[in-house]
Amino acid sequence: MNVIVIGPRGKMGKLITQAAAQREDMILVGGVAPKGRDYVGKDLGQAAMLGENLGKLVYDDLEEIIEDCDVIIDFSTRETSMNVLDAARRHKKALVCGTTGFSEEERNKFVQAAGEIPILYAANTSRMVNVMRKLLETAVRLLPEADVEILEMHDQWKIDAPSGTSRELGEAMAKALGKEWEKMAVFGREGASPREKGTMGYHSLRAGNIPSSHTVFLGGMGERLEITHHSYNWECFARGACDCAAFLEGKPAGYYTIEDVIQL
Ligand SMILES: NC(=O)C1=CN([C@@H]2O[C@H](COP(=O)(O)OP(=O)(O)OC[C@H]3O[C@@H](n4cnc5c(N)ncnc54)[C@H](O)[C@@H]3O)[C@@H](O)[C@H]2O)C=CC1
Ligand SMILES: O=C(O)C1=N[C@H](C(=O)O)C[C@H](O)C1
Repeated sequence: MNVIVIGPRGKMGKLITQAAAQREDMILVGGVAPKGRDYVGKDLGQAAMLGENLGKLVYDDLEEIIEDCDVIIDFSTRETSMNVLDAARRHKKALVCGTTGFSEEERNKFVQAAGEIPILYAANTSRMVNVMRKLLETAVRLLPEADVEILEMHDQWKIDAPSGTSRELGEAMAKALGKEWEKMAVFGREGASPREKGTMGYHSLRAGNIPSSHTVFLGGMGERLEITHHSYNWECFARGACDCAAFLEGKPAGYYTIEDVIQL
């Protein structure tokens, strides 16, 4: 597959470029960076700090290379991702988006565009996190009375909270309980006492360079169950992003998720 990486100097963009360059089923056709970056026009391998040339360039306008690709992999920012989505739709290109922090309206735009192009959206592309989601669905079904609290930790630079993963995990648990996530979710509990039964508390911690940690606490009387995932770096997400892109090869228009890729 011919692949374009958006934001090849980003934490995820660098690792996605590296992972794609190592795969035999992928050919990188270029990267796309914001205007004004000193690595625009330079080799993609140097921009992604791989220490080698890949023989492909970094552009500052997706329009310049979009026709050369089969799939775009985009882990960037809300604003950029909405523009990438528009371009993918206009040029009928497959899109993997892992950006988080979208509004409801923005999320709906992905669903609408999926009527015309193959789109895979995943707030977390790690296989283990997806196993965690399955474990949580089972756990809440077996423990419907447990108090659910979600704690997520990320690096000091993350711009959205709570994490996209914690939202997806919460949505999956609510669905398993036959409830509406919107009616359960409570963001922070400061000043709220006592705890309202049937709610799902969200807590975000930002410190240092923590890549990603999610713990779901299921509180009972005299005991609690904790299910946790820690990533030590962002490589697991980059590998998963490439697997998502490979999954889209030859797929018809539609809205796909990581559950279609990692069938558990
Ligand atoms: N789905 C998943 O498994 C994961 C999702 N993420 C999400 O991916 C997103 C990016 O995360 P990081 O890589 O940590 O952020 P980052 O800040 O390191 O990288 C963002 C990249 O987007 C680029 N960018 C911004 N505007 C652009 C434009 N107009 N054109 C081209 N590129 C542009 C920046 O130059 C930068 O390289 C976040 O929303 C994060 O939550 C992060 C890790 C895993
Ligand atoms: O910004 C990150 O780093 C991550 N973002 C995603 C999220 O918001 O859930 C996935 C992972 O936690 C890393």
